[in-house]
Amino acid sequence: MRIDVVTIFPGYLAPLREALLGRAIAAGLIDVRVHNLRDWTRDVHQAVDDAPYGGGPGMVMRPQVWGEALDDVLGDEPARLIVPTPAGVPFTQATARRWKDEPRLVFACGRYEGIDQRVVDEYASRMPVEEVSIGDYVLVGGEVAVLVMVEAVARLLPGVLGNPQSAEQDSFSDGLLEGPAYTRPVVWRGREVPAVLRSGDHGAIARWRRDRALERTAKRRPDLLAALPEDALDQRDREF
Ligand SMILES: CN1CCC[C@H](Cn2ccc3ccc(-c4n[nH]c(N)c4C#N)cc32)C1
Repeated sequence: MRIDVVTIFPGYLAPLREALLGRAIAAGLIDVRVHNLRDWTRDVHQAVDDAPYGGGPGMVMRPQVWGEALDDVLGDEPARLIVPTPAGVPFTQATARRWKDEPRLVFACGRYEGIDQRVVDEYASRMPVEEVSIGDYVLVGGEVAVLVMVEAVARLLPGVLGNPQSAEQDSFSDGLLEGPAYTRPVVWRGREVPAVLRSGDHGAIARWRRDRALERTAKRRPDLLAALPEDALDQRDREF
């Protein structure tokens, strides 16, 4: 997969080159290119924003510079354009799973009050464009959202995670939150690891883990339980 990110703060994307993702990039599993939007400005001040039509607080990012940048970055290679925005469709694990099969993702990171809407409209007329949000809170720009989304997608790519089973057993992969995890020592500050996890009874362990996931999901995210398909829970599951 090729990933392009257009931003006025390229340094914000430096974490992509660290640790697991950095190793995947170095191994050629992912091709990540970060572009400075200001490289496409033509004025001495490298202006990328202007006052909003209709008034209101803040500034809006100008369409001209975004058009020249995206025309160049996109070239002729098919891609999906992703525009982070608090007004976007929620980004979920299902989104990450859908995007992992894309040959190329191009992320447009807005700042200020966002990007002139005509940029999205222009590119949506010729390619897949998605305006997405990573959560119901307001950030200062799109870069952090891109870090989140790129990590969520990249970890699903073959060879990126050391243990591919980890992605298959993700939180949300069965629609439930993950339950608690434990490791050595068996007792820590007087708190003991649940005996079932040390029993060697894999059936009992699987049941215990599902029960804890159901319990946690019912308590913290009842909306996820309600969204499960009818046949996803058996009678016993419904006791939580
Ligand atoms: C007060 N204004 C309101 C409009 C947005 C302004 C800041 N901003 C500019 C570009 C931009 C891109 C994404 C996000 C963002 N915020 N929260 C999320 N879940 C996001 C996502 N994905 C925020 C952004 C601040």
